[in-house]
Amino acid sequence: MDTARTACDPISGIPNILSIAGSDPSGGAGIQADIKSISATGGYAMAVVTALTAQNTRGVTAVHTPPTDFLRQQLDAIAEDVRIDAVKIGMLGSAAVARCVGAWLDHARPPVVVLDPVMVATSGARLLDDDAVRAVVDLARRASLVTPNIAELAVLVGADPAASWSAALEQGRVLAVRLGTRVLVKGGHLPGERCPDALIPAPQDATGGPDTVVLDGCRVPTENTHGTGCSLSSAIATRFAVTGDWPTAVREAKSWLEGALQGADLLDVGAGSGPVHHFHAGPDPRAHQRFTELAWRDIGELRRNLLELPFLTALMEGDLPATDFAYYLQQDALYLRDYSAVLARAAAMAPAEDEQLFWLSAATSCLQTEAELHRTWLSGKTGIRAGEGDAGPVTRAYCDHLRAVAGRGSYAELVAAVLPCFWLYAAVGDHVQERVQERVQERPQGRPGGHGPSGPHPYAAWIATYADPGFAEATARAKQIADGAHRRASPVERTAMLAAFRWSAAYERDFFDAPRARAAARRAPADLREGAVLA
Ligand SMILES: Nc1ncnc2c1ncn2[C@@H]1O[C@H](COP(=O)(O)OP(=O)(O)O)[C@@H](O)[C@H]1O
Ligand SMILES: Cc1ncc(COP(=O)(O)O)c(N)n1
Repeated sequence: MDTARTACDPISGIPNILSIAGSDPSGGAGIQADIKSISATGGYAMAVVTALTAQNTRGVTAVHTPPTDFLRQQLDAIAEDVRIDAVKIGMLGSAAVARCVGAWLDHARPPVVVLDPVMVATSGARLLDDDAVRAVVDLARRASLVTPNIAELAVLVGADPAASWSAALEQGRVLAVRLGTRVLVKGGHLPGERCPDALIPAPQDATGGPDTVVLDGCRVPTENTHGTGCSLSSAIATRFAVTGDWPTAVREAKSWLEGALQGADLLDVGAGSGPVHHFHAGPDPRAHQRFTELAWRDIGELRRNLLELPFLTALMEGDLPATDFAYYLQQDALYLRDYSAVLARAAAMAPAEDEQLFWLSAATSCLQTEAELHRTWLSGKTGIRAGEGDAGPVTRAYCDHLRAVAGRGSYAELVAAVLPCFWLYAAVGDHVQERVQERVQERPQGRPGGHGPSGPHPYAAWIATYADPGFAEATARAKQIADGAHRRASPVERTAMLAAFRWSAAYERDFFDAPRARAAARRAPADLREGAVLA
């Protein structure tokens, strides 16, 4: 089953996640935990019950397993009607149940399967027959990701439980090879201050593919860890259906679970090992707001500063020094090359084909614009002369920021980071066009020492490039994509989106101010001068 990026419903952006697991009537583990986790991390939860346990926070007193025919009927009822974006499998109980679920997977072929090979409850009760391990291994071969705890990992590789993190990693590698699929090794049951997990790639991915990704975490000091494995695997299935990337999905799910563990002691459920607080983040009011509205409001003052920059005023008046204009264009050409690479990364991370195509086409346009800048404005023919030069401090910082988000951020965060270059540039274009028009009407005779409608505006040709309808269209689409990504994002990711947008917006403003800052630095003592750029 696989890795292929999942196609979430492009309208709602909410993936349909099916949990196939046992019932825990105390609500901390099993399907009850799964439904809460899926809902809290942005999915629509469905559940098919494999077994009913009589259970509370202190232990399991009985298990009732309905006939497998009925299990199959539940599974078929869902598959015949609902698009399933990912499946999470938990308690199976018996070999017959494991085989029934395996046969259904072969028939229904859901795109993603996360298997938590539940064997023993946190309370110590057995939740899988001894003779069922073989059937669970067969099922695990059909999974996209298997998430055993330390004890389950040992059973699956036929060894003693690992006593150290390095021994656990080794067993995880053995299991990944044996099953031919990815394995998440979980450090929850090892002693120590840290609580790391590690995503071990499937053997076929490992050749030239990603290496093991270790996700470190703090151990939350709580006894209330009932259902952590169930909650984590459901959250990973959901976040993968949304993001299409395993390391991102595990990172997001783990960070959400850490919050749920931190909030666990706020609940008062039972006398044993209690549940985690699935809804610790509370309902996120931003889920109902458009990212573009939030973000535009957030940078209100910055936008005003930007439009009042001396660079833009001088550009509109026509008295911008040619050297400043040349520096701006030359930095723009350098920026566009990096920006194009970052847009190509957004294309690679995009969850759906139309978004992939959009970013690819934007990346191509950037390279074409860069080539055009060199062919025209920077060719020397226009009287604007610029040498090859290095990226200045603002260009460098802006590109570093974008590359950092592209390297370690989620798709949503990256979309937010690249948006200001579309949107603020378009806003600057509208502003400049509008003001130049106004000036033409105010001063039909022109003014002494300046340009007028009768005299040529030295930057008229450049200002005309702002009116490109294709760019306005692309800006509208980039905003729409950002709103969609925000709708699907977790609360943590929404905060990261806004931060990434804010940084890019600030760099965008500084970019228009860089020629002035550079000219001022050139007048200052030599050691403050930026490395010589212009010819
Ligand atoms: N006290 C804790 N603090 C932080 N994370 C924890 C804690 N206990 C477990 N986890 C995390 O919870 C997840 C489930 O791990 P684990 O307890 O090992 O599995 P299971 O619940 O299947 O026994 C893992 O991501 C693990 O790192
Ligand atoms: C029905 C059911 N399924 C799974 C578990 C495992 O729970 P844990 O995540 O605490 O190991 C459980 N106790 N009950």
